[in-house]
Amino acid sequence: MASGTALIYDEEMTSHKLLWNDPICDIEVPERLSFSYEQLKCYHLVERCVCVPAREGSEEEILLVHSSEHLEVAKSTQTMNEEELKRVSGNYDAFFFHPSTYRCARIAVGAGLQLVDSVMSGKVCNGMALVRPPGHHSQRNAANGFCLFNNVAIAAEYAKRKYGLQRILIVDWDVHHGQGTQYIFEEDPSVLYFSWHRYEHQEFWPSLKESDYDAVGLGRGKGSNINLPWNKVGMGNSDYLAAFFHVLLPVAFEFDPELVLVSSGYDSGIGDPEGQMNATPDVFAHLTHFLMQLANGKLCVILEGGYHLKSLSESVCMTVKTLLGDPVPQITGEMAPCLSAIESIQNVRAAHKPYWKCLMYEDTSFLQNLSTKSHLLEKVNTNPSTEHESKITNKDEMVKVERFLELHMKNILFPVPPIKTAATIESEASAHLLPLSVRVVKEMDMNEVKALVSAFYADLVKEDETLLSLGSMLAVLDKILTKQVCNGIAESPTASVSVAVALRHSVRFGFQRVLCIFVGDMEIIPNTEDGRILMIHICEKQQSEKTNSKHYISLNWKEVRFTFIRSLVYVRMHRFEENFSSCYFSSSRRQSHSVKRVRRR
Ligand SMILES: NCCCNCCCCCC(=O)CS
Ligand SMILES: [Zn+2]
Repeated sequence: MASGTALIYDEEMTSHKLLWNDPICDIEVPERLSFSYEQLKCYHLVERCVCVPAREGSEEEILLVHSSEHLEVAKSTQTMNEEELKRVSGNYDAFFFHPSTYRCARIAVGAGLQLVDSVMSGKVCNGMALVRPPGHHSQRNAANGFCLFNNVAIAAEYAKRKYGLQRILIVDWDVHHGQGTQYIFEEDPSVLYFSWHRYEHQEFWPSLKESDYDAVGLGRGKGSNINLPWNKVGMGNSDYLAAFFHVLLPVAFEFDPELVLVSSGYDSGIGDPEGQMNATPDVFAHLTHFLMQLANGKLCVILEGGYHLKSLSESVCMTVKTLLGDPVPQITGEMAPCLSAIESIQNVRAAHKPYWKCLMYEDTSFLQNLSTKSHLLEKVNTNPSTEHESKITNKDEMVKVERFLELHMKNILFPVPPIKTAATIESEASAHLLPLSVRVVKEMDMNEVKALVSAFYADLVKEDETLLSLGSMLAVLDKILTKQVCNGIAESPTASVSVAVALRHSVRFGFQRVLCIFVGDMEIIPNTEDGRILMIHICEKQQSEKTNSKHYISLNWKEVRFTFIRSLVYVRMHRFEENFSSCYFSSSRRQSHSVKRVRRR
């Protein structure tokens, strides 16, 4: 398994710039690259990467995707004066030429190819290329939306031919639809293209019918083009995570790509004037981390858009930090996706039902009676995340976002409590084996346990033998409930009793929502305490007939895959305002594990 993360950046790409007044294109500035690179240096991330040089993409490589006419027009602009540059630029929708554009665009292409070679040769495991001009809007015969050559499409085509790849996944998390990439691969089943994008029922640029969820690919490529339109602004972390859990990841695991390319635009992040979304930089750590689980970690991230310099650079850093293998930050804030996001997710799942086994049992009956353009939702659904500032319209709004990001990133990078783990151990001797971040706690004193149990848990604890095992669990749980640590692990020979006591103890302590995932057979099914406990029980045989509570879900573990559980957990979870901690119990005897997430008051 290769290791290491490549970083490709060449200052040459900052020479492309707008020479005249154009309010549409003036956000695509050279500082997007230099600011991001500076931030990477500031977080000491550059020095941790394998710095791979960029190179110019050759004409032949550009012709893998573009027509020779397109190449010739681009080449001819190198010697033009401003007036001619302006005239040629006017032939395209939202594009500008500078005398250095052609050269910069060739370097942007070459950077992507260098990244593919570094990953495919095993020199590194993954990497990121900081490039401009971006690429995903450019088409075979046209520049478009700040893009001249389609860097990611050329990288995919190049990888197919040079390495004989049969399955490449392109994930486009830019806030705009990469229609260029869609047109290039929509008939090609070997390239699965996923894009989410601000759409607003075709109101938002590039306002194409074929950007909607029912554009599933053509001919043999049917099922290989996945469009997830966002019909409202203000989409946040929970919407993006739900899109991964319910659309991209199930299909991506089924597709099982040999290489993953990301059209990595950060205009889908908070503060961006184009996207007007609310997702914070840390969400890109999670998105990156999920994609690292595919293709044996072979992941090439290539920059597309992103126009709020602070938001862009923090998101770039979160991406690179995760590529390097750093742990992902705790997810905070709104947990449930908004209604509009759920509708888009359901629509695209229904549209792709015929092509993917993981969607085979999708219930599409809702489509009959729900207009696919649900203006009904416009009235009732005020996306909760649009309540606070998502309308970044002018300068002071931008500064407000800067301020917000300063504080937010500090919490992300230095969380309270620090990610500390509590554990009880059999013998002091093994204490030194534990990593420093693990806090060893003494078992709760037996008299204290007896008093606690006789007062509140007598109905759960039958034999005295169980009392012994409760001591370690209660000691760990106490550290979590009192916010001294973030999570903990305890061993118990009677997992289901320990879990039942732990759940009731947490609720008694004042927690309103506790999630419990119990793997293995459970002697007693704890009651779900009038809805304050959500129990997901993964077991050999269905036990749901024992309790009809909607807060108890039993799954046969033979059919369940992790992504399904994760998505189920997200769907069923209510709003969690603050961080929540997790506590793992494992029974040495039966290896039945139960994971309990405890929400703070
Ligand atoms: N009323 C007309 C508005 C046109 N807006 C064009 C915006 C192009 C954005 C391209 C981009 O960000 C690449 S990632
Ligand atoms: Zn974009």
